[in-house]
Amino acid sequence: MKNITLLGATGSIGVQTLDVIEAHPEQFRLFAISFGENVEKALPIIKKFRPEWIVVKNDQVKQHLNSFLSGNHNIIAGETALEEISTHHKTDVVVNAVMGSVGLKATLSAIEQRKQVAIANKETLVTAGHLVMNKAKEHQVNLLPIDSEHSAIFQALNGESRQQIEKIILTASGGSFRDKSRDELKNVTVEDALNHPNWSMGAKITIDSATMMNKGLEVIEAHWLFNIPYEKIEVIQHKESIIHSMVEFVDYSVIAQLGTPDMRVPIQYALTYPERMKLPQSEHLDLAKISKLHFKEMDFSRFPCLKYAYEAGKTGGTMPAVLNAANEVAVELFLKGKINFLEIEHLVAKMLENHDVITNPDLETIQSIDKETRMKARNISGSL
Ligand SMILES: NC(=O)C1=CN([C@@H]2O[C@H](COP(=O)(O)OP(=O)(O)OC[C@H]3O[C@@H](n4cnc5c(N)ncnc54)[C@H](OP(=O)(O)O)[C@@H]3O)[C@@H](O)[C@H]2O)C=CC1
Ligand SMILES: CC(=O)[C@@H](O)[C@H](O)COP(=O)(O)O
Ligand SMILES: [Mn+2]
Repeated sequence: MKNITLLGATGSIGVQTLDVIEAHPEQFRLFAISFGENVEKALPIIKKFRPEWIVVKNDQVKQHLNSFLSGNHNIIAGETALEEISTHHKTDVVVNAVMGSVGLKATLSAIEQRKQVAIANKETLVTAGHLVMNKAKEHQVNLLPIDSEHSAIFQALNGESRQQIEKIILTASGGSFRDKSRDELKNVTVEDALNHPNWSMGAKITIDSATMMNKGLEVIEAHWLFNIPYEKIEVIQHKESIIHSMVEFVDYSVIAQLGTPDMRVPIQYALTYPERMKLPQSEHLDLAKISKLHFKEMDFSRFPCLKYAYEAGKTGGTMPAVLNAANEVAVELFLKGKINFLEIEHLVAKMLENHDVITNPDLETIQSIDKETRMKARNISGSL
């Protein structure tokens, strides 16, 4: 029986992780959860799974949650509380499914305590991949990927050494606006952008998918997780999201992982690795019914965010942290109707242009650059 600490339990990945836990009561127990503010969504989770610990964003949310709960519940608030449950002696596995770089310190602390870490939260690896991977190496902790593309690569690699890899090929659906020209992007709405063709996900990642920043973040995530140079990471458009990604080996043999677009499959694999288990809710892949799979070369001028991510990744140092923080602010402003869709990429580009990179940054430097970037991005967002 593994005790799971689930960071971001009320989110899209969080809820699907709960499905996996519920499907295997003999294997998994929900030990602790965290969420931001969504008390309404958290209450039925708390009542059903009865986690020992609950972490919320701040004291106000704690008070609000307490007003609905009777009996003894350990409710704590803030970022250090995330670290507390992630390093608790009863925690066996930490699932990091929060949105944004807020999960960074908890991930680092969990690794220090040699917890198994299943990671969906790509912003953590983009912002501080070198710190996370060095810590994982130092404490001999395997980071198990949940992101569908990285789970696919992990499965395709199946222990083969990185010297055998010719390249990694990440697949991209193209997102909500894949059939629109740049001209047609000028007047798109938030509602249109949130309509992903294949996946049902949280708002932020769905917008990232439409700008192609999601794939850019995934390129950086793959670089760190698999220790592969950017020159050996390729992106290809594949509108069906059936092939989740591929690895080409030095003999040009290509191994791909396929499946219906269902995040419960990679979530479960990260929890059961190296074993596999039946997942009652998932469906067979019916290739005869699908009949055709499509592929298209990436157009970097149509999707400049992908170009920015490659450039930021190759530059390294604090540049990926700036990319991520600027993008988090831009997406938040777009979702609130404060900037338009194309201004997301303009804001990111401006922040990257104006940043003097710091090489090999430590945690404090990354956190201060992250904070500064968010502040500057908000300030210039009115004059794009
Ligand atoms: N959804 C998907 O299919 C996939 C997601 N991912 C990655 O997984 C991560 C989660 O994505 P997703 O589940 O879609 O996101 P959601 O927006 O659906 O959920 C985010 C979760 O994080 C919590 N949260 C947000 N802000 C804070 C904060 N400041 N402090 C504490 N908790 C916070 C939310 O709480 P609350 O509800 O209270 O706001 C919620 O539980 C992201 O990094 C994403 O890129 C990767 C691959 C696929
Ligand atoms: C499910 C998942 O892993 C997402 O990151 C998904 O890949 C988004 O799809 P695109 O970014 O390819 O549109
Ligand atoms: Mn993905």
